[in-house]
Amino acid sequence: MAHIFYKYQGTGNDFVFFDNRQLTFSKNDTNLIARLCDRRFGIGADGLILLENDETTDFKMVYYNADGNESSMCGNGGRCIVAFAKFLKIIEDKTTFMAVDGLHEAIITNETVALKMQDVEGITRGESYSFLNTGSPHHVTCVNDVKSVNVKEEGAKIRYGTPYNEAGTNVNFVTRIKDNHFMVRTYERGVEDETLSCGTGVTAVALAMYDQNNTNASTVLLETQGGNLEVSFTKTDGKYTNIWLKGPAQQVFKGEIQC
Ligand SMILES: N[C@H](CCC[C@H](N)C(=O)O)C(=O)O
Repeated sequence: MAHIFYKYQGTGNDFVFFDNRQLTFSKNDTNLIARLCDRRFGIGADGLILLENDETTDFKMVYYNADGNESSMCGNGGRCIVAFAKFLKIIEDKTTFMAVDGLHEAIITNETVALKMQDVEGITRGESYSFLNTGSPHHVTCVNDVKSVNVKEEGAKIRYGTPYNEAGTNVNFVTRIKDNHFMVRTYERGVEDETLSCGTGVTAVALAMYDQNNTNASTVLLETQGGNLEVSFTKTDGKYTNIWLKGPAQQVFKGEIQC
């Protein structure tokens, strides 16, 4: 059976998209999803995202990492699915949709998408790191020069090491440029490599930097290999709310595959 696939990228984090409102995609076929994400034998992407109908919101997002396994929330993928939904004429410029971590609001203006993230409470502070969940788990550690880090090697050591082990975490390396501007590189669980940006990752970095008093700003620029993202938030009684992840999302390809 021929399926039409699309590719979107959000600051270099790239995804295969499929309009699964008719539920024709083999969702349990891990090997198929991994192959579609394979950069030699398939389309190639950091993940695959299904858009499905939802009873109470505009649509539902189902996210799979490049390893073919369904995973936790994808912030850049969440921004891209809003652009996809607008392309499919499901929405105009505002939306509310359901994802694995709950309800998300979003606003799209031209090719810029602002995505509201779930509230965050409870940042774990370690000796040289912070750990928090922004829809996906993130280990955040500051380094002098993020450009000189071997992200794949150093990231894998942390991702598979204690206390994360097989379940793992995403790993973010951060260098402060100025009060409201940080450079971030991320090792992504389930891709098991560096990605050019990570939406839940830069969100975690912005909150962790504020929590560690590395910034006084509540609107922060996160510079990644794939481009710039903006995270804004409100801290009230120890809880981070009104968290918005904002940046570009573009369709790069449409194609047909027999599968
Ligand atoms: N690899 C992540 C999910 C995707 C996160 C990332 N692509 C983003 O933009 O948030 C995990 O398994 O926890």
